[in-house]
Amino acid sequence: MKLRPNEKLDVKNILENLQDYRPRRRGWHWREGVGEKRNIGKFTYYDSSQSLEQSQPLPSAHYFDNIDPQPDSVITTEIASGRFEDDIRRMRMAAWHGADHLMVIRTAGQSHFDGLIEGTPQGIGGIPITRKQVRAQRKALDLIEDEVGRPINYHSYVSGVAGPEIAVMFAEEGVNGAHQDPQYNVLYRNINMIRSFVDAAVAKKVMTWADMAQIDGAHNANATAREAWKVMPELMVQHAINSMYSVKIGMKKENICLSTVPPTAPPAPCMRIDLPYAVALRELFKDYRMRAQQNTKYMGSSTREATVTHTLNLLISKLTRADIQSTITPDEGRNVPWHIYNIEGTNTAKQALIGMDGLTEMVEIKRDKGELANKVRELKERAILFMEEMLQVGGYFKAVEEGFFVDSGYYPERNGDGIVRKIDGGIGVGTVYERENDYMAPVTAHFGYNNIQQYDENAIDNPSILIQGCTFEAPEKIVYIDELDETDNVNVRLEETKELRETTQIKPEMEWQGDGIVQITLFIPTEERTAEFAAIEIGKKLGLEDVEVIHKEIMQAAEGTRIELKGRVPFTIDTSTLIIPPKPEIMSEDEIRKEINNHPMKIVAGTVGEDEHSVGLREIIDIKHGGIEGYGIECYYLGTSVPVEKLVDAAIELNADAILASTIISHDDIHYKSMKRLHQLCIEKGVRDRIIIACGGTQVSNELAVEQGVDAGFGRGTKGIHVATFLVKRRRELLNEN
Ligand SMILES: Cc1ncc(COP(=O)(O)O)c(/C=N\CC[C@H](N)C(=O)O)c1O
Repeated sequence: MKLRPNEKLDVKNILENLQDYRPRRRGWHWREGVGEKRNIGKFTYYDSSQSLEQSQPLPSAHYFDNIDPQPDSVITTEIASGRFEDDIRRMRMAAWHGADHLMVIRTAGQSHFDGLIEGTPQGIGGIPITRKQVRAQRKALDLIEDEVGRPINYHSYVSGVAGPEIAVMFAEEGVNGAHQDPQYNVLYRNINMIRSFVDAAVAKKVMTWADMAQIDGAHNANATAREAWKVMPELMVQHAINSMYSVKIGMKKENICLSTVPPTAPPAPCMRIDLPYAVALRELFKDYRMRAQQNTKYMGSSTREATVTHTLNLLISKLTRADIQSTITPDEGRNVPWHIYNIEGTNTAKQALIGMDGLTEMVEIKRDKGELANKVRELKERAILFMEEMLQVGGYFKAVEEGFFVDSGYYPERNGDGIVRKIDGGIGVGTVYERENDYMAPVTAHFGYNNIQQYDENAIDNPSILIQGCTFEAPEKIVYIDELDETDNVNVRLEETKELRETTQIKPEMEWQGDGIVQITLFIPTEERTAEFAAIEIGKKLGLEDVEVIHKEIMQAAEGTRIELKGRVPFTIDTSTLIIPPKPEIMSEDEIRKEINNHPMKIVAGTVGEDEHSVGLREIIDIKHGGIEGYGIECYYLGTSVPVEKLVDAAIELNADAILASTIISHDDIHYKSMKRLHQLCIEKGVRDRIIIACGGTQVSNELAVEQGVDAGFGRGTKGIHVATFLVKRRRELLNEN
């Protein structure tokens, strides 16, 4: 099965024969071609990776021959709406925009499950990670990676009470990366520390066999600490503990990714605080990978603010190092992330990193002197002191019992409010047993004591030969369970929304097929509280259901408030009843040149009214932008702020075939008023039937322009060839009419 760019991905198809699906590979994929300079379009890139075969370039790429250069870092987006079947479509969108690491948050509480979930129940705040769901998404990603032309890493979480079981299932199913950090369990999920570390050893051994990339959980302290910049010293200690524990278990350093978040955000002077930490961390852990995680701690409901902070985070990555650039949707501060915002987060990373390509060829950080040097040294010292004190009190478990971690003090300062966990407490306490002398498990990549020799001396390094291969070598031994709940599963959900896949009915959606959610932005000219309730009233009058304000921003306490609303539309649209004007076809350049050569054409052009914008119209005219001069059309450009009367008089005087009017300014619909005036003036002067009027501007729509009486309107993205084609065709029509 192959995806076609103009055809939707068929989720039902993905769900067929899942019991027979096998992963095409195991292990993590780093981007290809990193470190090679490459020419893309008119530019040379220093820090890019191999381009995609098919992709969705940035909106402004059309100014640059539609190139879509890819940064050297892997780019992550987290997708977990609760319905994995809808997330598959979002994964395809994200891959086209440049994400090659798709991370799936687990449903609430899954890390406390002491076993695997099966089937495809709907999740809350994440996806129930089950074998069937993992298979479906990995199978879909096989198709999507073939379509964009780059391997895609699929990722979720192993930490939790069932860590080893999840790790085994991930290894069997070809999952490429996972979070695994026993400290996460202890500090944030209150899972017993002995259980956590023993499980982590087993899970890490399996992940190592599967060549999975591991992300640690240090970043969580950022999110949990009251003042994130205060935990920097202990974060380095947490990274050290998980990294060294992983190395001891056999994980290779290039698969150990430190999950690091720039701890602050504006209005704090964040770059001056975050950069030393990023430098210190990368120096201490130079042999390991850096997974730069966007800072979500201070993310509110302003997607703009989140995006600017994200961009500052990306500058930190650029000035130091990020093997994985992990993005979060900028709306995480207000919604369970939506399709459009996963794509925004992905594009912010791609756009900023590519825009900063080669920056370090010209900009260096002052590493060896001044404030940066002092701060880097200080942070390293504080981290080492933390580690030393930890050893003094008796090691990690003792330090946790004494509340060393996530204390709001800036170590060695202590406020005594750290997270305290007891070695004889927490979930799973007392569930770790010493293995008996004759303990034997005939399985691959099993950590710890395993008395295989009691059965076969030759099987010690390969225990599973005792049973002709375990599920790692003999996947047919996997017990595949399709569904356990006859109502809470993907088939029931797909049945409910099939009208939107099998008919021409369509609904807007933000996270799930058919959710009908739309978002509108309003400015209400009054104070915040009144504005909020007025906006809700407006939403209701517009016929929206479940109207909710998702963002408020004071423009000025009395003058007004920006409101962003979400609501549900209760109807569908039948696309078969839509009247969609055909896209204007364009003639070939030779065809146009030949026509103008045989029938010369003259036009007058100008930016009308009080409008000084000239770039757009010049691009349409000038030969160097592919303008209409290039086809032999004789152009008389009258400049900017040209009175409509002057334009018409010039057209008459020069016996022009056409008037091209640029109408960029759209305040009070002045652009359409100018068009109407042009049309009427030509009628008054008795020349309307022989002069073509074409108007253009970034806010112009052809339909509305024609309503004013002119012959055509050209909006954003118009090129000379579009206008030349129109002029030639319209003149032919006029000649036939007269
Ligand atoms: C080491 C570790 N294990 C498991 C989990 C998640 O485990 P639950 O299923 O208990 O939520 C996390 C969570 N944080 C990562 C989310 C963040 N959005 C990220 O991108 O890193 C974790 O750090």
